[in-house]
Amino acid sequence: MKITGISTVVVNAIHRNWIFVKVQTDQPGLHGWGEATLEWKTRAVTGAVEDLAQFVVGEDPRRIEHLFAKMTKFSFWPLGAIGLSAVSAIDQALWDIKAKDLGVPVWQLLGGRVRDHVRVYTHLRRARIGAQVGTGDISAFCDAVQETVEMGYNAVKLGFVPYCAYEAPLRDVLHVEKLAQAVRERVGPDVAIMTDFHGRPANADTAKAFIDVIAPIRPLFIEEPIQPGNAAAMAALARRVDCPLATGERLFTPREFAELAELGAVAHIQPDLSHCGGLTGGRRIAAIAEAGQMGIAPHNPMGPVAGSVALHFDVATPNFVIQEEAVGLVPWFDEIFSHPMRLVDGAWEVPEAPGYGIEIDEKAAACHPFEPEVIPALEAVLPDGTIAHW
Ligand SMILES: O=C(O)[C@@H](O)[C@H](O)[C@H](O)CO
Ligand SMILES: [Mg+2]
Repeated sequence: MKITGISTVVVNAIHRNWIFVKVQTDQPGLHGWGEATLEWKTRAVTGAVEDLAQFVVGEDPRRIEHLFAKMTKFSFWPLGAIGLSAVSAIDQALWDIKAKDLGVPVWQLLGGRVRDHVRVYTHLRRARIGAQVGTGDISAFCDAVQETVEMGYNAVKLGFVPYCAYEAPLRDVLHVEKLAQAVRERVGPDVAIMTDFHGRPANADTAKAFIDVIAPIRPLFIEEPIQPGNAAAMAALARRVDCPLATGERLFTPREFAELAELGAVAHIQPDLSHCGGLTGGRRIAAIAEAGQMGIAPHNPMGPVAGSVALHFDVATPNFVIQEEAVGLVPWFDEIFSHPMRLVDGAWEVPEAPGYGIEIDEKAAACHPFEPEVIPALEAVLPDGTIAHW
């Protein structure tokens, strides 16, 4: 069996461009899908996929480890977010091909099923985000949370914390405290609440001021309380707060996750299988996490193929905790994407079709071509004009 070509399909999904990667083979009807969605970097990623094609076209797609090594080691330069997203999508497609060829779901190749369903969490709709940054109306915010839960979820991730840097303004801290308490009162104890700081606080002291007022509502985790990449700083913060922390959507290599594990820096890691080397990279990271007593709550770049890949990973990964979900998002979701993802009681069912069991309708996808994305970071400016992390 040989790989005959690699192509990308870019679909503008309103807030982001999905980057799907198709790996074709010389076997009739046998191809694989992966996803490399990396917001605001779309053209760089599709170019990186093109650059990688030379390493894999003509090769046997079933030699996944071998091709992963070619794509990563022949690079010489560290691949970073753009290069590894391209590698990830190709890797994902190789697993799809191999599993389809064998007539089994991908999770069978990963060691088989270790659970009966996959718990997911979702977000509030984009339109509500204004209310999430610490200034909005608390009861409207709680209404939005309740509506989301009533859509069939028992876990939601919310934004509580406004743009900040080296100071947590007391007014904002008190608002966040009220907001968090109101949300918990509204949803009760059975709904898991997570909150994403997006690395807005520039240091542990600023982060701690917000964490301390959220911790009493017992979130499942607080995500990226400070910028990723400084495991020692994260570990120091973890020792000063009474709350599980998480990070990982912007980390890529086993080494970065090993540092978190060695230092006991977070309770859960959140690798994104579309950025951390696909399933081949993700499996290495899962093993490291297990050795460090860390759970895995995979990030999703808000793409449909990425969600399917994550589902298969979650079915077969023992230290999995919860999955970030992205189904729906655009009204024409089901026109371009056929998939086996069924949400029952806030969890995905285990898919049984060969491969990921998904297909992209390329004709329908072509109706939504690339468009430059609106960058929400442009709003991340402190009152005095200082640019902040968003
Ligand atoms: O955890 C999340 O889903 C977020 O951090 C997103 O990755 C970020 O807003 C970019 O869209
Ligand atoms: Mg995040």
